[in-house]
Amino acid sequence: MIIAIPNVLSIEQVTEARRLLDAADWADGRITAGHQSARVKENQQLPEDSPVARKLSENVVAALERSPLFVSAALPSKIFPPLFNRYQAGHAFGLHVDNAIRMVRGTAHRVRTDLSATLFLSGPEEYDGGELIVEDTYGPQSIKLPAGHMVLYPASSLHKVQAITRGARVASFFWIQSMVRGDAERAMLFDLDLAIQRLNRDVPDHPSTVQLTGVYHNLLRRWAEV
Ligand SMILES: O=C(O)CCC(=O)C(=O)O
Ligand SMILES: [Fe+2]
Repeated sequence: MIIAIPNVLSIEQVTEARRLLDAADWADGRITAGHQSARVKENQQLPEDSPVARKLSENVVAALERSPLFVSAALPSKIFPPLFNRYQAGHAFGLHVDNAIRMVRGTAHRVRTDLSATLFLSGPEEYDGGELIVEDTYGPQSIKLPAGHMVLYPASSLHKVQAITRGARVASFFWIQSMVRGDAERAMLFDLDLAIQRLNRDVPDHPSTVQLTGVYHNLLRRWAEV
């Protein structure tokens, strides 16, 4: 399941993040790449221990925790501290798959990457190219969202970022370990949650709501690892 989460950050939060990021010291993006992806990765990244990365990373996690759509779609158990990347003209990231397990730098914590996320911090008008292409069962999906919006996609998918031909694309990217490991089970829970919310809104106090809510929780109880 590929899902867009709009307005994770407000315009003001994006502007403040961009002010800090545009003045930051960027490094070669290969610092966090595995062997396979290092060969196709051409971008820049903020070092994970840079003060700007740490502060912005905390802001992104706080924003995610306030987003009901993110929580419902991802059912997060652990969030890898968000990283920041920048692609300028000529940069691209070829087809790759993300590592299944990531160590959180400076800790003994491991995150299993069930979901990958890109939070766009540049508006589509600021650059040409730079689409995130995710290979899905329905074929390749091309994703380019407004600044402050985020896409969640299964970390098991092959994906790439098209070459930038003008301007710069700045984003935050990270991974989520979900309480529900399987994409198919998570997608069904998300659908059921949305349907229950719609029923609640359109037909308040319908007796089926409590029954369906029971089914949601019983499936979650069956599938969740906590
Ligand atoms: O820049 C992006 O949108 C994706 C980055 C990515 O795929 C990665 O760092 O593994
Ligand atoms: Fe990736």
